[in-house]
Amino acid sequence: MMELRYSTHPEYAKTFTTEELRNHYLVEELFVSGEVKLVYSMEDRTIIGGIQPAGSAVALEGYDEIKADYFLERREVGIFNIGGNGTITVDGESYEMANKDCLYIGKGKQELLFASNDETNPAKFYLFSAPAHTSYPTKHASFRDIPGNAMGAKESANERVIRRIIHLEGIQSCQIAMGITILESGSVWNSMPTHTHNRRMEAYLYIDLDEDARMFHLMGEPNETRHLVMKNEQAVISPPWSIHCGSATSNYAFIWAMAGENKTYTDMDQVSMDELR
Ligand SMILES: O=C[C@H](O)[C@@H](O)CC(=O)C(=O)O
Ligand SMILES: [Zn+2]
Repeated sequence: MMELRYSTHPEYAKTFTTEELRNHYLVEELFVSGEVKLVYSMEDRTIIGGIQPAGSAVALEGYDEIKADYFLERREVGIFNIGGNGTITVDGESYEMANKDCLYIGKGKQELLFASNDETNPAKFYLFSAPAHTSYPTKHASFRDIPGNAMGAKESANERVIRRIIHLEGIQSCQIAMGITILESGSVWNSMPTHTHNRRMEAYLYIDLDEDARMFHLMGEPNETRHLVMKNEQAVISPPWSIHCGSATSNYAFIWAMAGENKTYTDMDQVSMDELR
């Protein structure tokens, strides 16, 4: 079973109460022991999901909502493990997934099994899937092998390291661009100055926040901003017309994932500070 989220017009989004805003864009619960949680978004027909295997392996299958015999019949998927060590088996081939490791699986792979290596410290697999037109090879990226790029500065409380993993010059995909950004201790702001990219939707999953820490995620058109108060391991859907940035009560990391018209990371539309309302 998948939860369905429709697209929203920015004029309509202006009228939302806090609760309506949360119902449309916030994904509150993705990681439930032994379960596969999936949210189908009409924004670029992406699927956001969480899999937290318990005692036995959990399968990602074809679902009625996508009228597919198997999940990747017409799709591709990017996966990060945000929990303890785990294993993903793709048509019989196993990939060890340590914390923050990434796996890309292309269109056509049929049997997808997810397991935790230690039930007492379960793996938590975050997945982002988009329609695919051709099949690219399955690729694993170990977090420790991927060099990061420094961004931001201590003075602006946004010192952080970005790792682009599935992208034009990295792991090949049809539509998906995906990576992880980690904020240094004392830095709290992401993606500011902010941007939009009307060619692609984006989803953020915030991680590595303490139980009592909160993320103030900003969204909306640049001149009509709103905020969503988020907790650790929650995701937010950013429609193509929306900014997506924010500040938290401590440092954190987030997994960003995009799909749409193109994969050119740098063609975002920068928003000047004067435009923000
Ligand atoms: O379109 C690109 C995405 O919003 C993110 O990659 C931004 C980000 O990781 C950051 O500013 O730290
Ligand atoms: Zn973006």
